[in-house]
Amino acid sequence: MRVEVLGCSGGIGGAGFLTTSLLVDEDILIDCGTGVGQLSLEALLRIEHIFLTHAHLDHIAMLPMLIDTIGDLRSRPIIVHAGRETLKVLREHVFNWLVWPDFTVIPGYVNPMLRLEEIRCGQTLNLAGRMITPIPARHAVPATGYLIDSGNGSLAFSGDTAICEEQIAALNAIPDLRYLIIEAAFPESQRAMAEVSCHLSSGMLHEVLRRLTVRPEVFVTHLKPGYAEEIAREVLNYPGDAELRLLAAGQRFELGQQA
Ligand SMILES: Nc1ncnc2c1ncn2[C@@H]1O[C@@H]2COP(=O)(O)O[C@H]2[C@H]1O
Repeated sequence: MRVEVLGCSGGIGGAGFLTTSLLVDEDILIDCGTGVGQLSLEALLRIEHIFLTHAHLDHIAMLPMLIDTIGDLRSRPIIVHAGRETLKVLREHVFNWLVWPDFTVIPGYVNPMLRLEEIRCGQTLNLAGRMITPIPARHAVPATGYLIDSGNGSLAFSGDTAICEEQIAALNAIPDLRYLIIEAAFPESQRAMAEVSCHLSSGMLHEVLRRLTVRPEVFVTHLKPGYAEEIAREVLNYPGDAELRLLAAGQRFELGQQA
């Protein structure tokens, strides 16, 4: 089982700044930000499942165009898995015939191009041995992170989150957690913005790490482009015993195969 980073920036600003998406093997996406636009048509055609952390645009931007591009070239629906509130936003504000056609009823109700399926925190979906579980997060809109587990190695993704007691508890309950991708959207100079928009500042990320009793390799994501250097300087200066690295598009994580 492999996880590849397609995009991990907190915004845009040139080729290196692609927004959030992780590709699991060849057929599963976690979030659908602008990083998905890098995939070839052939690669897009292999996508079967998309798990969303929340409905903010930087995490769903490519979803409408992905469905339109490949929907009629496939024989079965692409399945989007997300929390109830996120699916409601998609139905009411994206696939509403105004912003985009409602592909959940195209070409018809029986075998549409897009299916929306609710998934709840703690509920594991086992896709041929690839286990995907939403974990709690606290953001400006309803949101989750995800745990991705092969049975032989696991990766947790915080999603967009402020300090979230339930997420810290969930991470501490995964004793063999190998990798943690966690956000730090703002530097300390923008702590007030981090608080109002429910993100982590670099100092808040350090606080979360200090409270972890597990010891995964830590990769920092979702840096806002205008502050990327400031955030990087601060997060990498972590005084604790975890080793932090910045996440980069193109990076791959191997999680092994199901035992
Ligand atoms: N009051 C606000 N609440 C939430 N987000 C805000 C606010 N003001 C500005 N923003 C920005 O809007 C962005 C929406 O996406 P993000 O959550 O990644 O980051 C958010 C902030 O950068």
